[in-house]
Amino acid sequence: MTRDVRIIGAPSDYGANRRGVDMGPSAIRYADLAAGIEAAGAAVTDVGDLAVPRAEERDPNRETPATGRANFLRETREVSQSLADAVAGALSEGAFPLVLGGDHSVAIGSLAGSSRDAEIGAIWFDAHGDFNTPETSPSGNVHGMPVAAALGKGSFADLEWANAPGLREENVAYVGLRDIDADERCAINESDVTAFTMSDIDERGISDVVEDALDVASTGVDGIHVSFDLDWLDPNEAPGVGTPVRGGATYREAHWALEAVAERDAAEGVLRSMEFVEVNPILDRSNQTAEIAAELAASALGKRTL
Ligand SMILES: NC(=[NH2+])NCCC[C@H](N)C(=O)O
Ligand SMILES: [Mn+2]
Ligand SMILES: [Mn+2]
Repeated sequence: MTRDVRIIGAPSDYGANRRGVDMGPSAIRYADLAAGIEAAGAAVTDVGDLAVPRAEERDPNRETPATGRANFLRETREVSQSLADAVAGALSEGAFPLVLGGDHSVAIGSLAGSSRDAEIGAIWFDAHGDFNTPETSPSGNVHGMPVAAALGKGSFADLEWANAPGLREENVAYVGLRDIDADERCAINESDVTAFTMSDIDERGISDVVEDALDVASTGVDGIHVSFDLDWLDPNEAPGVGTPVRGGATYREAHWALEAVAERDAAEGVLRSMEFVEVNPILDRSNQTAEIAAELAASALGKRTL
């Protein structure tokens, strides 16, 4: 059966403090995303970009949670709710949601939508844990919080719109972490998520680590969400991101990882939704980071060399 991929742009930069990531969806489309997906044997419909609210005033502390700090929370809620509806809507119509960010706060909406009527797991390709809460975040930037938001950690427990109803900690697997804040580290270690760092990849190789992550994410669920932050890659290969961290995955490791996702999906039909986030064309060189995102999306959806 041909997969019907629905591209949903979520051009929000409210979760990051680097403007420009709102242009990510255009840059990834411009990098021949649709043609790559068709080459993978899928059909493509592009529904364009979601409307993103205008910030009424640049006062980042409005609508603060009861404790702690989360910048632009009202705007983030609006984007998250409309993205969750778009993702759930695609799934209910038999389409595969492919979300283009935007900063990583858009994952709050993707996860809520993907798990609205299903149990899901999540694989998180990222340099960062994105496990801060408004209470632990050193920056207040919500793109450092989407996993905690989805799991209802800290004061996110009171924000129903931010929670992913069908996602359990046991089915969250990180791949390639290398930059974690102090309180975030404690929270990850105390939780039931599974975290593979860059050191795990160095030691065991990308292939074993991704197979383990796929096992964790797919055990006992209806499907998995792949969340891909382009800063997982080394900044030499993917410079167009707001929070680059040295020592990331190589281009080949990234393709290998997403080809492994495609293979598992071909065997077990596990892939349910996916997103590529944090592409910032202003910080990029000749759209290189957006091109990698487009290529990786095609790999995950089954594009093969031979
Ligand atoms: N999706 C991202 N790029 N997240 C970066 C998060 C950086 C830092 N840990 C913070 O919470 O502010
Ligand atoms: Mn990151
Ligand atoms: Mn991230």
